[in-house]
Amino acid sequence: MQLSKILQNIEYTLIKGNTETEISDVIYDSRKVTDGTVFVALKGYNVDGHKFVPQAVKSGASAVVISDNVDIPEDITVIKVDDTRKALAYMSAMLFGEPEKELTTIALTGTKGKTTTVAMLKSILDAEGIKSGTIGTLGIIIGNKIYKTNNTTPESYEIQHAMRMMVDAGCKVMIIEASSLGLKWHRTDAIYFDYGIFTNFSHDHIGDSEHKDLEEYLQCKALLFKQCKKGIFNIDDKVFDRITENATCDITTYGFSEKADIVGYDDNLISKPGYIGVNFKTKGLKTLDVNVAIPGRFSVYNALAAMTTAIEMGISDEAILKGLDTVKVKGRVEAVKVPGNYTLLIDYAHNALSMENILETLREYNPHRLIVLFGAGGNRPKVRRYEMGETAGRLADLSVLTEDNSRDEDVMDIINDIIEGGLKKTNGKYVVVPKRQDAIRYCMENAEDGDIIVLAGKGHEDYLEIKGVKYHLDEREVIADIIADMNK
Ligand SMILES: CC(=O)N[C@H]1[C@@H](OP(=O)(O)OP(=O)(O)OC[C@H]2O[C@@H](n3ccc(=O)[nH]c3=O)[C@H](O)[C@@H]2O)O[C@H](CO)[C@@H](O)[C@@H]1O[C@H](C)C(=O)N[C@@H](C)C(=O)N[C@H](CCC(=O)O)C(=O)O
Ligand SMILES: Nc1ncnc2c1ncn2[C@@H]1O[C@H](COP(=O)(O)OP(=O)(O)OP(=O)(O)O)[C@@H](O)[C@H]1O
Repeated sequence: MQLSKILQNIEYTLIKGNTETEISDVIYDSRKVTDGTVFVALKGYNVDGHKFVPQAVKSGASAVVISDNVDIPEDITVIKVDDTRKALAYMSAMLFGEPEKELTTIALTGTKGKTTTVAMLKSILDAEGIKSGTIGTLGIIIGNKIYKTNNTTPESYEIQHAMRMMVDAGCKVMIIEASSLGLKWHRTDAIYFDYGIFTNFSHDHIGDSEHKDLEEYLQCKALLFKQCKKGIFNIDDKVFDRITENATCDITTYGFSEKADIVGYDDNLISKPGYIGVNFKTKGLKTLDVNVAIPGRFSVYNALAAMTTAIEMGISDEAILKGLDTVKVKGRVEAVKVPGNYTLLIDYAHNALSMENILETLREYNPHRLIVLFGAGGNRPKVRRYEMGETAGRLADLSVLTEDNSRDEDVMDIINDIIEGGLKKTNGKYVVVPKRQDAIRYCMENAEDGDIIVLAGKGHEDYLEIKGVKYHLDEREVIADIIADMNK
């Protein structure tokens, strides 16, 4: 594509060369530059990409985009812009043929619930027969393919590339988790979203490489609502007034407040073998009785966010109900079908805080026994395993101690640390079954009616890392094998 076309939607100064040059790709890492590409110099946390302009030129870049003056003696095209991150977003959009124009685009922001709400929306769209692609903490997901990313909200180039792949795969909708840092660093620029969703706001992401304070964190989240046509907001959140104060989008609200456009009420926990979730009713713009297959009262909020968006999109009630009733997020309180009268869940909780969250959430369901299977990673601070032991001992009826990614450590040493440094501080019962497959079998063979069993730590991962080798281990497959054995 011609450089002039790639630069079409940005303001720039041509320092030298000409923009009628043919460009093969847009690159923002000098190590990936090849002949005929344009290199965009980004200022990072560690280094300033402008430093790598000479290397990019040496590797064959025929043009560079900069925001600071750089001495470039070679005969190449040099473009100057105010902000190279913004420029990268608009250039990538052109390079990939403005895929936004061929998709309905939805972005979610908020401290908690983004990944879950994305899964709910996708499940609703699936039920309506509308193919969608997603971008977020779980990676870029298009059909059955998952492409891993470094960030929840990847760099603009990756986003635009993913959107083109979605269009090529027949997707009609793109849903993205827009982290505050993604918004701040212009990763989602060049997209004017059809829908922007606000879930909630709490203290998080403050630090040297993140936000300087809570106010900046809030203002970055608010950026989304100057960048979308319709905003869907949680009216119950304490920052609702602030997050909407400079919004330029239409506003639709959800929540338990009577003032919401879609009001949730009468919420109840549902627990039956193999299904654990919430039920609630809605009134206002839509009257429905909804079951959601994800536990925790906060699931009502996530479901309200997803369904309000779906309603705005004109999705049928049937698809909304079916999508929420069947939603699963791989590895996050994911219920796996088992023959007995108990509930088996796979969850990614691999530190004390997430273990506490999930065990407290599940305790509200009054299980016969709450059982947690877990281990702890090797070559990691020991305090983590002590804390996990203590949390499980305090909150579960039984801990089944086993291996996790033990890395270079001996599994039994890690388990002993969990017991001596944590579990023994509580009255919690425990058993030790070092091999993870055997531990899962132990849980299933000893399950009693009404138990809730959580396999914690692996979540969506499908391997165990031991002494530098990643061994394949997908807990869903292990469970299927155990069921097959039990049926013999
Ligand atoms: C702190 C931070 O946000 N860093 C992000 C940033 O990397 P960086 O600033 O460290 O980059 P750098 O190493 O200084 O390099 C600057 C530039 O020079 C280039 N370079 C570098 C070396 C070289 O030889 N040649 C070269 O051209 C680099 O490609 C880059 O363009 O730009 C990278 C590419 O976009 C990101 O992957 C990276 O995210 C890191 C992994 C990260 O941890 N980010 C966190 C803070 C983050 O963004 N989190 C949010 C929120 C998550 C949540 O909600 O939970 C997220 O969206 O993920
Ligand atoms: N609406 C909500 N309110 C409060 N807590 C929530 C809500 N939704 C989910 N959670 C809790 O937060 C955890 C993370 O949820 P989820 O992955 O959906 O959030 P996220 O915004 O994508 O966060 P992260 O970027 O940290 O993954 C869940 O396991 C649950 O314990």
